[in-house]
Amino acid sequence: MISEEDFFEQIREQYASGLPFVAYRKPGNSPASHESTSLTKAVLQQDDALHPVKDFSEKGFVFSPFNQNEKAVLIPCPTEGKGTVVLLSRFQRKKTDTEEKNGQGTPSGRETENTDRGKHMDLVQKGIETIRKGKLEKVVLSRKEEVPVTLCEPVAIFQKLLERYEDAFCYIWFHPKVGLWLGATPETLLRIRGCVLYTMALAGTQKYTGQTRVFWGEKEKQEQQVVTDSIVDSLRFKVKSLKISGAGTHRAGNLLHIRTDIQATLIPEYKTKNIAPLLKSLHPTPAVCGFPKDEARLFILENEGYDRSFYTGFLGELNTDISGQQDGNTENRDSELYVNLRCMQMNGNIATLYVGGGITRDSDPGSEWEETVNKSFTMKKILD
Ligand SMILES: C=C(O[C@@H]1C=C(C(=O)O)C=C[C@H]1O)C(=O)O
Repeated sequence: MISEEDFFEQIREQYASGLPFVAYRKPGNSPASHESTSLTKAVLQQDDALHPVKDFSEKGFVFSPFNQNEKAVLIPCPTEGKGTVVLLSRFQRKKTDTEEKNGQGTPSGRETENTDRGKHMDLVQKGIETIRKGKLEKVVLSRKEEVPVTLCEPVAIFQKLLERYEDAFCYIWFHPKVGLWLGATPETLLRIRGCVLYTMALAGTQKYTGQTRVFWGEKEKQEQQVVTDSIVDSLRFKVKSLKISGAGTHRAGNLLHIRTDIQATLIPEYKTKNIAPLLKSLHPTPAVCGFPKDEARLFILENEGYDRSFYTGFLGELNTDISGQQDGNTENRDSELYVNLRCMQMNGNIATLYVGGGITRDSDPGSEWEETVNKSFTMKKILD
């Protein structure tokens, strides 16, 4: 364990040297995490090699795009013999202002373009019509937005994420051959510890206005139920028992979502086997793609009109608890992966933000646009 100052200094130096790294903190208040809120980790690669993931049997930190035909990238962990350095520290929140912590309020001085609004509403309208024709039940449609930034020091932006979003998985990821990404996601894709698998169905969105005891409409409940049903279905034949919680309200910064927790005991074959078949059946869930999955994915690729890249992909510890690597336990195949939401890619002084939402037959294009605007505040607030 090193001091907070040394931790941030070393990742700043790593970035300045143009070498790949990831730094992250798991969510504080999540059933997916067993760690204390403040443990911050970094994995620093010692050369600039690009390690594409071959079959998900690798150990390290994985960064995977939405489109599974594109390659995921690994920052290998030290046991893979690649000379990676792991740093651990504890992050102390400095601000006491509750609004800072809660992530309420709206960022100042940034107006979204009207042309983006029209384009997104047309896309949503097309989605609704396709659903009404019976071709789909749900499709998640998204857009990207470019924002000029004045604070261009990425590690300082990461520190602001840690400060503001205690209950999110906060990260900064860099590879000179891929780019620089940051995010604070509320969504766990999957966590495996031994034979126990945890995942969540997170969908339905409303603005947080100081209350977590809120009313959810039928549209949101139905849209979230599709996610729960599909996840449960994709785990069939891979697990021997399953516990599904009731649906509850989950707070993510300035937003609220409906969340169901799903815990399962894997059948032995899937405990020791490669995680790939589990990932293939879970990702992308209808929370970020739609239902039926193949039709929704096709609709997205044909109609969204831009490349999602790593947005709505996943990231996290693959086949390893990175902090436990020094114990020499090479058999450890535990994983903890998060869906890459509320994220942005930085290129010089331009941040590209990615936001989307689930569309069903009862969606209203204007409200769906508003939802993406609200979601964009998660990142815009830390750029202010
Ligand atoms: C697609 C996003 O979020 C997902 C879609 C949600 C919705 O449709 O209500 C809610 C949470 C996430 O599962 C995003 O944040 O960009």
